[in-house]
Amino acid sequence: MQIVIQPNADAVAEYGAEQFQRLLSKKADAVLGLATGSTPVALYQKLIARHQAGELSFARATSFNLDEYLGLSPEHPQSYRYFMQQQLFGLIDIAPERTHVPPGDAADPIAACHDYEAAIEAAGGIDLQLLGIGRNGHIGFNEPSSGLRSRTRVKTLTQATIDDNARFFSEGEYQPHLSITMGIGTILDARKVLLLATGAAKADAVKAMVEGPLSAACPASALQLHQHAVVVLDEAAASKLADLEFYRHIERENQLLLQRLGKL
Ligand SMILES: N[C@@H]1[C@@H](O)[C@H](O)[C@@H](COP(=O)(O)O)O[C@@H]1O
Repeated sequence: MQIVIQPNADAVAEYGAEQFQRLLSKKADAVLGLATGSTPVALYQKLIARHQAGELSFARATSFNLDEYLGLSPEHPQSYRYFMQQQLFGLIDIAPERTHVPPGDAADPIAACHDYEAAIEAAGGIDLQLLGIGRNGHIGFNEPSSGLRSRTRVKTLTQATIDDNARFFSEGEYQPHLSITMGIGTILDARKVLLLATGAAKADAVKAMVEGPLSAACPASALQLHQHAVVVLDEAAASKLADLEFYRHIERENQLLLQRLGKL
């Protein structure tokens, strides 16, 4: 796990945007794994700005989103498909038919999960998977107790996640308790994983992910098994890490090595 600590949330987004730009400049037809929630919004804004400045094109890229609420149609304003449309897809040059979000309105959600896995495989697998983290350590909608090798499936949301996400729904509005989410095994299959966390509310989850045991109690701890997992934190999200200075030291050494090899 590579731990990158940035001074603030804007620098976290900038670091993340740079990872996407580097990938797309090397591989224009890359397969991007995308995420929702409030954390990736700043990164998406930076990608949109780079696209508008003519520096970045998604014309040949394909995308797969992590998850979707079960029971919401793609047009529903609280659906993750709608969110992606508003926050990114509608503002860049990605081909709509190559953007994938699990279908929240599938007549047969179980079959839809199998189809989603098959579509990822048919696209050649995910090159770079973006992740946020829930306060209870969830990634996608893989709540605590999720199987560490799980695949895309229907998951029941915990009350904590429902409460955390209630801010996006208006009072009295139907809020789904079920989701379709890529599994932890699906996420671990991505060639590179980029998890962003900002703010003090994420500090406990970040500590459990980085320094806690590998455990289904903290689904994000599964990233300890990944060969190319990069965790980008602002100071607040990193504040409870015991070995903070060691992670900073490693990152400085990494930068020096890359500089020496001319790879920066
Ligand atoms: N399914 C999403 C996750 O993918 C996201 O990481 C999490 C944290 O969201 P936020 O970035 O808003 O804190 O919320 C939701 O539950």
